[in-house]
Amino acid sequence: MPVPNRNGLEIVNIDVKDVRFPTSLGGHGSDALHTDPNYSCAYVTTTTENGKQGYGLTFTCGRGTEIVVLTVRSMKKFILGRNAADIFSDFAGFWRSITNDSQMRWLGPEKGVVHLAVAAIINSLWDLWARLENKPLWRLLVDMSPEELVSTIDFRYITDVLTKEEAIKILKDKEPGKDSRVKDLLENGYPAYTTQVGWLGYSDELVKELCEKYLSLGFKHFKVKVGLNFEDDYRRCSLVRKFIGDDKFLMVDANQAWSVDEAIEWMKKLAPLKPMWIEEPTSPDDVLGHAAIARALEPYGIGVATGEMCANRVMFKQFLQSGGMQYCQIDSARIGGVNEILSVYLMAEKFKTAVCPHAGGVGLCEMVQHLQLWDFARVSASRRGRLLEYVDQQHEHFVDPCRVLAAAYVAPTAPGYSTQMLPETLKKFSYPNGTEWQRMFKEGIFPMPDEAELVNE
Ligand SMILES: C[C@H](O)[C@@H](O)[C@@H](O)[C@H](O)C(=O)O
Ligand SMILES: [Mg+2]
Repeated sequence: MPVPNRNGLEIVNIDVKDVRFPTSLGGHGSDALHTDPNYSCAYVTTTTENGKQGYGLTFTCGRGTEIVVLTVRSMKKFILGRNAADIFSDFAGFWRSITNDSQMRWLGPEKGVVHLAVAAIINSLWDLWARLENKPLWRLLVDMSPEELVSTIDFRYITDVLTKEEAIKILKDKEPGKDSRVKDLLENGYPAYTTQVGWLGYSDELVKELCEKYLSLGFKHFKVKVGLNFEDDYRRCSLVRKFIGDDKFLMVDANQAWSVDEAIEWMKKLAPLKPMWIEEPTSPDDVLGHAAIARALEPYGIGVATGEMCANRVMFKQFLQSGGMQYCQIDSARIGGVNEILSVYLMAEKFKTAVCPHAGGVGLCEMVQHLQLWDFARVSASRRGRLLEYVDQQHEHFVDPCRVLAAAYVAPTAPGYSTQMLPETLKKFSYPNGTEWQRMFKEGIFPMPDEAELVNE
């Protein structure tokens, strides 16, 4: 096990910040149900006795970030005083302990705000581990033996579909060719699609402009938001289809706007525009509803994509078992961080379902690239039908921002999980005391939050 020496690795501090960006001002990130998101995160810094640090985050849409921050604070007691090396040598056990505290689990279990807080903490620990090993996270994962890798996963609730032994076998079967796939990733990166052209709050003019921009950057896959008004959707999707031509790919995303029947009817009417997938057509919890939509749309060549709000590995298991997802969209900041996500990739491989991660938000592109590179090197060994979402926002706030060239993510090489934010960003955008927020309150651009929201340390 590549576990670092224990010396100096006692965890002495966990800091958590509420960081928000005023993206709602430009309609960036808007969709049918999240009409005014301010892209935000709960940002965790874990510090060891010898001064090493790991950074992690979970993505939120503005209001409510303070609740995630409070939840991280109330979980500190499970981690402070523990030695990071001990955590890494029994990572599954540690993960179980923070997701199953006998009192806090009543708030979930393994879903909602408690699981978002777990994701932020767990992501900071993986970043710390990768930094201690002096490797980007994807290389740390790739270099682990199958046994080491599965030792980080809690298999409870999924053994009916995937046992530890099966997971080891999947990883062992893909060992041949691993080195050449790593070389391939370093040379060619990983293909991306763009969501930037089609936020719901964008005018037709802006959509056209952005189609031109992303076509010229080499993109072949374009995602457009739908779900509020059919005539508007048809017009906007036709516009995009006309611009990109029939040889490129269109995806549509309803962000949970419809009931099951409505989703089927709406999508049948959009079918002439040849969308490749419909994303989040209905409630993210409706496994059988998604399966019904998938069956109804299969004859039209439209698959169902979902996962960005899938609560945990158990829900993913059922989506995969039921045929409710043809594109599995893990989210790096939602289910309980890297450990749980690894189990979803392994289940998806068993069901031969393509993982096309959700990204964008704050830091999601930075994180998810590591997971998808590991998948190519060690799990699916294929890029067929797989794409990484790319949203060109908030990257400038990271020390090691993701890089996309010719519509492909460039494999990160700096140690860690690419999660560290710039000190300048924290000064400006910490909520509500950051200098930019103070300016916006003063200028009346946003109202001052009330006392209850003032949770930054
Ligand atoms: C509120 C957010 O921008 C969502 O609209 C976004 O994550 C979206 O669903 C996506 O697939 O990128
Ligand atoms: Mg989406």
